[in-house]
Order: sequence, then structure tokens, then C-alpha cells
Amino acid sequence: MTALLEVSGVSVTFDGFRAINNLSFSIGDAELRAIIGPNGAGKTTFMDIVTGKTRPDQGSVTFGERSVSLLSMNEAQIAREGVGRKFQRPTVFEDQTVEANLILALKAPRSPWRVLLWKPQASDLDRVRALADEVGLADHLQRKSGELSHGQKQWLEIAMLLAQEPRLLLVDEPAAGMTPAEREQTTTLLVSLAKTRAVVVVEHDMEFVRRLKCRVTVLHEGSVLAEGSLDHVTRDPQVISVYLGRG
Ligand SMILES: Nc1ncnc2c1ncn2[C@@H]1O[C@H](COP(=O)(O)OP(=O)(O)OP(=O)(O)O)[C@@H](O)[C@H]1O
Repeated sequence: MTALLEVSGVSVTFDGFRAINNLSFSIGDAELRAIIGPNGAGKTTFMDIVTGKTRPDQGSVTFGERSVSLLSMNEAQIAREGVGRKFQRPTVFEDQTVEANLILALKAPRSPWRVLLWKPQASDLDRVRALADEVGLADHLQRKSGELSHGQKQWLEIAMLLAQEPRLLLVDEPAAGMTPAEREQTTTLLVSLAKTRAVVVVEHDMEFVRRLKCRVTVLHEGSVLAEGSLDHVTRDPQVISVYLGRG
């Protein structure tokens, strides 16, 4: 498998504390990967580094066939390069319809003035419908986003990210706050999205991770503690000791 994202020897220190410690791992093209680990393991900091929010003290982070360095880019450039990030809390425009949110997402890279003057073309509306369909919201296009359930808002935000056609999607705790039915649908969605792009899911909910049926990376103290199938990593005595054995 060719690597899409290659993290190599990355370290980050905050006020003398090493939050990421010589971290190395890679994500393949069109791979679904779960990242788990105890609180403070460095999961969020890892995503902050990949998206350009935090600069490491050392190491390299490269992306795509040309192995471009993400460390020399700012957050907007990294997003344009094809890295999308879904934060835990949905941030859709609640007063706007699902369709309007998706139209806004299509326009995101344009200048503010052009956005004001822009009228969606038939092809844009087709694209909006296709995006809504991809996340199971095709029947909700005319609903105000504020009326959607928590899970539906999360799917809408994922669709808004997909509008930018990311090659790598980072998703932070998607199962949090969802009903069991929404969790199940989210599992199906993430598995399906990872057929055509890489999807990295940071998640604490082990049942959710189990249903993703993907390779799992366990972080601990800013490094990879174990990697493999969920069964493999959950049998690892070190993983049991630092993560699963706790409370
Ligand atoms: N801006 C910062 N300044 C100082 N310390 C920080 C900063 N960001 C993160 N840290 C520390 O770095 C460590 C790693 O934090 P991080 O949030 O990446 O962990 P995490 O695995 O995402 O944890 P959680 O599961 O609780 O979200 C923690 O000890 C945290 O307190």
C-alpha cells in the first residue's frame, strides 16, 4: 500500500512537556484507520500537526505521491492540498437549510466578494444532491439544519467537508453524543467514505472502533504503542496496562 500521509520522527514540546515523542506512522491511500489511546496520549495534537495548527519541533509530515511537506504550509494551504478535518462539535449554519449549507461549502475556497455575487448553477445543485445522498440526507435538503438531530448535523458537516474533495479526512470522536442507530449509520458512512479516500478516526468508543473493522493505531505518551487489528492491539499487555486496564 502506498502511503498518503507519512509522519516521521515528529516531536512537539509544550512548555518543556513532550506531548508528541518521535512519532512515526503512515496512512495509506483509501485506508480507514482508527486512532485510540488514553487521555493526553497526543491524538488531538497529532491532528493539529497534520492540519497545520501546531508546528512540531522536529520530524517530517509528507502527503501525496509527490511527498509534499505539510510542515511548510499554513492551515488553508493544507486544506487545499486535500486534508479535511471534522471537529467533534458540529459547526453547521443552523438557520440555513441543509442545501444552503452545502452550497456554502462548495463555495468555501472563493473570495468573500465572489461568494456574495455567486449564483449556484445546475451542476452545483447536482453536486449538492450527490453530497447529501452520500451522507444519507437526500430527503432533508430543504430542512433547516438546526432542526436536524445531532447525528444528522454531524453527517451534514462531513458532507460539507466532502465538498472540498479531501484525500484525507480526519474525524474526531464521531460517535460522541449519537444514538445507537446513528452510530451504526456513521460506521457505515465512514467505511464507505474510506473506499475512495483515506479516513482517520480518533475515537474512545471501542464498540464503535470494532465495527469499523480497520487497522488501529494506539498512541501513548505521544508515540505509537501498538498497531494492527483491534483484536491484536487489545490483546497487547502494554495496551491493556496503559489504556484498557484503567477504570
Ligand atoms: N497547547 C498546549 N499547551 C500545553 N500543553 C498541551 C497543549 N496541547 C496539548 N497539550 C498537552 O499535550 C498532551 C497531549 O494532549 P492531546 O490533547 O493531544 O491528547 P489526546 O490524546 O487528544 O487526549 P484526549 O483523549 O483527552 O482528547 C496532554 O498532556 C496535553 O495536556
